[in-house]
Amino acid sequence: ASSSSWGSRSILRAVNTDNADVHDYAVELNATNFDEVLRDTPASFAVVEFFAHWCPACRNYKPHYEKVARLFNGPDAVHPGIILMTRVDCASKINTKLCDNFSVGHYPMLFWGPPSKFVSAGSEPTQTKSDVRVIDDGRTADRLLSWINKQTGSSFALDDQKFENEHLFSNVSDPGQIARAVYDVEEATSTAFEIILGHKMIKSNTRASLVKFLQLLVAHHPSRRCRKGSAEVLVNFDDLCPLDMWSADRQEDQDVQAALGNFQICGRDVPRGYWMFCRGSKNDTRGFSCGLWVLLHSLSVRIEDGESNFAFTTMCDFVHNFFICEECRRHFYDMCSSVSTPFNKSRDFALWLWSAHNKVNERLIKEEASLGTADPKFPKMIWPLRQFCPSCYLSRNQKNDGIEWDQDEVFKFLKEYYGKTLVSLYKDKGINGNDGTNRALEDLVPSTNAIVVPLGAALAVAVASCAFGALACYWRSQQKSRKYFHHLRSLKNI
Ligand SMILES: Cc1cc2nc3c(=O)[nH]c(=O)nc-3n(C[C@H](O)[C@H](O)[C@H](O)COP(=O)(O)OP(=O)(O)OC[C@H]3O[C@@H](n4cnc5c(N)ncnc54)[C@H](O)[C@@H]3O)c2cc1C
Repeated sequence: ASSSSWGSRSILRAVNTDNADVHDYAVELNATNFDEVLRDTPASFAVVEFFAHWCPACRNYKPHYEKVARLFNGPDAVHPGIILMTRVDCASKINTKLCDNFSVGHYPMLFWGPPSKFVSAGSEPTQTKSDVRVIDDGRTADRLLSWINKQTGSSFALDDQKFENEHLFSNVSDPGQIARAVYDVEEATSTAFEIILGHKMIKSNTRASLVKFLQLLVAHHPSRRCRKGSAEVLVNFDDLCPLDMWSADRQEDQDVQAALGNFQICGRDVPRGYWMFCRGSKNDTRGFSCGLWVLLHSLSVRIEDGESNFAFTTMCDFVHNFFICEECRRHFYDMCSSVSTPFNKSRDFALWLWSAHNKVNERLIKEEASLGTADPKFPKMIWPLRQFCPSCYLSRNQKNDGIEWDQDEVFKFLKEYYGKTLVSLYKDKGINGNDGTNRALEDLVPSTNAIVVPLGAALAVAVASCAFGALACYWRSQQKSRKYFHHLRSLKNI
């Protein structure tokens, strides 16, 4: 069910259709996508099964392996994002070297380790990779799962159902959990973009607002692949989103949709179809709106002072134009409209957003209690809890009309929480980094050679200017040199 040209997202979502009754939950990897899928997965551990399609024992083992994979893989996984279950067919020629490097001596043979430790195994033998271990007792689904339970200190069971054991993995009082949210920030970015396209929300009066939001993402999104994707969308914006894009001409409409649909703003692997930090304990609680909050907060702590009012108006307009929850966008816009003095400190803007979020929380605490719609595992609260940040609470305790905050401490906490801690899981995966802009630049160099920056988007970038960091300057200089190059070429042609 895989092809080397697919992204790992489509691979991760692939379901075997050979036999309508049997789902293939395990992800089929080959030498071409092996590193990519294992590098990009949010899972903490991976199991790789090396098998041969002609091997009868492997065929008989497959239902066992699938029973375990059902728990961990795919959008309907019972325990998503913890373990990625994969398989590699060693009888396929393309995989010979890969299987050799793992010294696969029998079929099926199972390996276990952190996904990143499998990466590059295609080019270097695994003996050097001490973190990758052979699973020596996984002959049945039960035995494989108890082996996994031993390694992870978990108590997964084959008959676990979705959300059943949620309490084991979500701990609202552990601030370190936010590290898992970096995947949700990607998911939310990608979902927002899909919603905007799906609902044909790019109109002549909303385009500018989207362009501004993309500028914010290019410069400050915590995920490098979203920064890169946003830059690509931005640079191709005028081609992708012509002013008359939702014209009556159906064919044209479909062409534009198709072109935009191919633009995955955070790369081919996102959205994955599930939430990690923002996963509710029931279907349809949390998810996108939680991811969007985290995205907004994570942007607010990354901007410079000079960008604070731009970020404020950009977020207000974005929510107003593109957040499809009517009540939410209206309330948020009211809060935006009540700001009378422009922000000139990023601290003030981050604190405004924090306080706006708390106002929403305060309203929802009452509303959800009266309607019984709260997610029981994730009650709304005035945030951060004292146990997260004792110093955020002034020692003089609470005033009658609410909590008295030490705003400097709150800002310090927000910076740490949505800044460093949020991206801490990414560190060894090379997706983030404080030098993210430069990394994104490196990635963009090849693509800029292939495209012509349309004037409108170039202007948008130029407007963002160097105040928006190296990336904007880079685009601007690219545009200049491209113009210069075209100018030279046209002179030559004359
Ligand atoms: C802009 C916006 C406006 C919304 N307005 C409404 C509305 O009017 N009515 C409505 O029913 N729903 C509204 N929602 C949805 C609602 O706020 C929640 O997102 C949703 O109910 C899911 O809640 P949650 O438990 O996942 O936590 P969320 O409120 O989504 O919070 C996500 C995470 O952010 C952190 N957090 C919580 N409070 C703060 C804070 N003050 N500062 C920083 N971080 C914090 C916590 O870690 C929390 O888990 C809005 C969402 C957005 C993005």
